[in-house]
Amino acid sequence: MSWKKSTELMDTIRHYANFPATGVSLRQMVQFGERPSVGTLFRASQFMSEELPIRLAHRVQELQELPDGLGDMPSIGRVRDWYAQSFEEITTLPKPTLSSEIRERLLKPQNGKNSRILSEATRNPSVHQGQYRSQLHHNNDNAERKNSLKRYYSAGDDTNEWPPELNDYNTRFSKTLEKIKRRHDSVVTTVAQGILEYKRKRQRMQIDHNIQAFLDRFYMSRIGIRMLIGQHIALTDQRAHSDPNYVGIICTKTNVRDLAQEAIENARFVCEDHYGLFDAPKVQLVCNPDLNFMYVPGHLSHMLFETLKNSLRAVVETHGQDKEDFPVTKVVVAEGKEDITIKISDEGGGIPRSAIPLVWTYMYTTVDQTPTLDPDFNKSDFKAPMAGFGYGLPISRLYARYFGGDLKLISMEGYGTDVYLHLNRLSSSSEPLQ
Ligand SMILES: Nc1ncnc2c1ncn2[C@@H]1O[C@H](COP(=O)(O)OP(=O)(O)OP(=O)(O)O)[C@@H](O)[C@H]1O
Repeated sequence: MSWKKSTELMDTIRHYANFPATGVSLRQMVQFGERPSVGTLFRASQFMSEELPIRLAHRVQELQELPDGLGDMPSIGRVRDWYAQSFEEITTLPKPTLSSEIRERLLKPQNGKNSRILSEATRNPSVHQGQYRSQLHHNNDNAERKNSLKRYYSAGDDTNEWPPELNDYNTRFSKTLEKIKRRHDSVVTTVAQGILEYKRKRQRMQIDHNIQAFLDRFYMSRIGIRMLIGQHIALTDQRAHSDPNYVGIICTKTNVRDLAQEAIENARFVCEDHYGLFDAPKVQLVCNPDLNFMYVPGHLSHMLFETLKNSLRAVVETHGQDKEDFPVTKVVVAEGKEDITIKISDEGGGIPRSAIPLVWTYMYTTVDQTPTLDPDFNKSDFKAPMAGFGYGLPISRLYARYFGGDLKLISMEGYGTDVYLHLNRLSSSSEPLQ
């Protein structure tokens, strides 16, 4: 365990954990990322090389201070090591030596016609203040941090007359991020494994409120870190710029109907496969074909697929696998000024009212046997074939809230369930880290 050896590293981590994370909005990410120059990417790398260690440091500290011996579980230790190692890799990456002229140019946003003013990030409407913030004490040094965010975005120049050291550094930085992203691929499964170890050791049936709140914060933070990293890698990789509707991994014209249709097909396919059905229960989609908005298609696909899978499973299990004609699940997409709302209504028998709070807890599932968690299985994402880990709903709700949306569930026991997926289309709300 390398991080244990180095008290120096732990001191640096403790120092970084004193600073609060700086939340970024979807719109800010897009404003920044349109046609980035070498200089712009370099500024972004600088922002990231401060911001990511802060976010990683919070996680290391929190993983160290977990209640009730949870932090002693071997899988939790592994995850903590990954976070510490990634922290170290970013903070020790050598920076180029730059002339004072270049340093000044980098600091000063250009005031010419190309300069862009960054829109303000608004408060995330889906969370109350501090809900996902790390519980650690922050010192109050926020002003300088805010400025570094401004520098990140006040990139006005689109000239490419920068010294080659900048480009070299950008490439090295992006490569480091790629490695880190890969290292953290199996964090969700490994933490889940840690929770199982804890439940077994402590003979707990459910996790308590503190651990639930920790997992919410932890996974929310992970979504944010991976969003920033994914966006930065995609922007650095010039080959990724071929589709004009994409800025990094954000699609400015995400077509809701196409994505919903694809999620329906995937969920039905998985359902047929799992239950050995010739034809999965049908899903009817009502959606304006021209409805486009700015979003991360990967996030939306994930949320739709998870909720549809739940509905199809409930329908098959309530009506029996031998049934010829299942009731149709309806997906209705409504277009408001503030939100796009997607309602998924099934006739899968609903959920008893007493179990509703449980569906939002991690590891709650009505699948009898939780599949064994092999950390090497399906590293890139946490997708169980049909169901079984009890992560689908809570993680989907975090994705929705991350960009100012929400996920709600209303059930009529004995009939069916309605899931409302609200997607905020104003795109101005900050990541829920404040
Ligand atoms: N549409 C629905 N109808 C009835 N029950 C549902 C519905 N959606 C969710 N549930 C209940 O909530 C539980 C938790 O759902 P969740 O999606 O979080 O996990 P899961 O589907 O069991 O496992 P996975 O992690 O693979 O998604 C399910 O096991 C099921 O009992």
